[in-house]
Amino acid sequence: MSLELSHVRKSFDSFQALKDINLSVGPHDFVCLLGPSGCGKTTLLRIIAGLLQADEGEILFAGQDLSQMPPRSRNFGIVFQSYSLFPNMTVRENIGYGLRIRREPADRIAARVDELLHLIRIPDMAERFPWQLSGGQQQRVAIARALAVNPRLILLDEPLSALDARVRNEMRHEIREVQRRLKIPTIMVTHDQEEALMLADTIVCMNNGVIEQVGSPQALYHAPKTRFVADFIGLSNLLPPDWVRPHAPEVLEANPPPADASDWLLCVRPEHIRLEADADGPAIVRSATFLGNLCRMTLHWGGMDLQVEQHAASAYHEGDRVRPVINPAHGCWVAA
Ligand SMILES: Nc1ncnc2c1ncn2[C@@H]1O[C@H](COP(=O)(O)OP(=O)(O)OP(=O)(O)O)[C@@H](O)[C@H]1O
Repeated sequence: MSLELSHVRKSFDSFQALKDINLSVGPHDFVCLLGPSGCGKTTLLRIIAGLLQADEGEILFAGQDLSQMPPRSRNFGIVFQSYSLFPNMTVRENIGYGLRIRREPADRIAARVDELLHLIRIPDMAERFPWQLSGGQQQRVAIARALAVNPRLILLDEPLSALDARVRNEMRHEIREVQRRLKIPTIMVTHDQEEALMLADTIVCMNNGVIEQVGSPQALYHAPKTRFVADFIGLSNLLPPDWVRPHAPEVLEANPPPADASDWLLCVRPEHIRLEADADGPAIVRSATFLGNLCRMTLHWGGMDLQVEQHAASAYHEGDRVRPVINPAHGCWVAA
């Protein structure tokens, strides 16, 4: 079952939070809505959930128009940033809640809850209350509660942002594994690019109420189409053609800019610049940061500061003169 959004718009008074959103989510897709704070991610998720009404546009799920369908009839599972568990109910009661209000028989509810407790790896905690659980465990319960009713679509609004880095990382793997196993289409809001790169089949990169680019994590990293995407996902060096021409002519030759060069910048990732030791080299290492296996250096070259990453073993030090070589195979042009 797939979700199709066309020409969705939403304003709050005179502020346009979503400008013209077109998006399709395939039947097994894990989609991340990624973008900075205020770009409209949560607004879009709430419209899909039915918690907020779009001003214009069409939303179809499995070919059916959702505009007049109340949230409960949509049968979507929703997990918010704050765990929002019912504090006076045990884990078992929380997970079974949706099934109880649908008047499922008690033995079916018990069996389904047990199954989900195993799926989310907290089989022994059924009789605890939310306050007796860690943040990560509470969020597992919230996910199980959303899954209990066999949702047709899962909507996750920054579900991991309240957790510490270690638990967050562990839960990313688990969410991905559960989604792969259940094959339920999933849309997750995040402002964390690492999370989106790790989890998503498709990243929807948003900025100021518009979708800048939709694509696989690899496509967004290796072939960003706009300056915003190149900047927001990973580190990038954005080089004007007038700078590239004298400093790296071979790159221009291999990869000429599209028609009107003045509107474009060459995006070069830090790992695609190699440094050679050269006392007469045109660049100087301004700073070097040790990152374990990698060393990240800031290079001053031709009046610009560039980010370069190399294996720590072949790194240089602050003050070293070097000759940088941009790999001509890897640059891509982005709209300035
Ligand atoms: N009910 C509302 N009334 C007025 N403005 C709103 C309302 N809800 C959201 N906005 C505005 O719409 C814009 C988009 O908000 P939204 O919550 O969708 O952003 P977001 O991308 O999810 O950001 P964050 O990552 O901070 O949650 C923001 O500028 C916000 O201030």
